[in-house]
Amino acid sequence: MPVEEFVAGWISGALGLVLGHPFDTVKLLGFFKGMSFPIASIAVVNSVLFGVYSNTLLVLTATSHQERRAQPPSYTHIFLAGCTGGFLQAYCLAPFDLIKVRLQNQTEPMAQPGSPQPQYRGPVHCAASIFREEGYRGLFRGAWALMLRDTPTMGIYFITYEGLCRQYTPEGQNPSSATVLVAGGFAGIASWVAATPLDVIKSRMQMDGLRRRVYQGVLDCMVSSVRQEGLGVFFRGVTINSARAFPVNAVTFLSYEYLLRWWG
Ligand SMILES: CN(C)C(=N)NCCC[C@H](N)C(=O)O
Repeated sequence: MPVEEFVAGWISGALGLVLGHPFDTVKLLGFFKGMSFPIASIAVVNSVLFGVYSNTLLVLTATSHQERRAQPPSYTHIFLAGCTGGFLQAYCLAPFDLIKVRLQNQTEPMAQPGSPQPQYRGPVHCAASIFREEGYRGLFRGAWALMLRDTPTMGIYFITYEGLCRQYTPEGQNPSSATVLVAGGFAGIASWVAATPLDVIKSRMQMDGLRRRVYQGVLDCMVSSVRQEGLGVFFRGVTINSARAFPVNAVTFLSYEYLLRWWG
């Protein structure tokens, strides 16, 4: 199994993350200011996404990434490979994402003299507390919603990227840097627009059970959220997600493409 796509995915995920960090810091109200935890999670998850995507295409089409410009895979294969990458990335992402959401929703400041102790003192303490109080399965709370969010979404992500690259690149040639930046940026936006409804539900499922269980499952969470807040609930955060998605994914795809080109 070729591993360079995993390595390129790791590096490009980390670079995208550095660019998206100001947006994340705004979104997360300062609870998540350090870089080490996001790097550990997003870079690893991106490595799984791109590595599995490329290796699935290799299995489906018997072409390596070097051969794919001359023999482009069909959109069906791209979609299936993207969905496979999305499914497996969601599994790896689940515990990291749960910790992020729990820290993000903590109302007490992390460490201020004189203020009450927050429930979680940081990512490691949060993981240990969830494991102690909710067991191993507790670390995967909301994982189904995450898989439902990421499986089709990552198919859309790679289809958008490839579709735009092909549109603006002469046949058989590599896309230019400008094309990669624009196609990567729009792939990020398309994926986040598609992901936002289930992203909202996933976050609710991850918070559920902290004090008491409210939802019976993903469907119940969807139905009661719409009943209480209307359909608009599915679009919460879509603007900030999209604004962040363009630069993050433009840089992610640009670095991914160039790393693979340099490595031959
Ligand atoms: C859930 N969605 C929409 C995605 N994971 N989309 C792919 C983009 C990943 C990138 N690291 C980012 O954070 O935008």
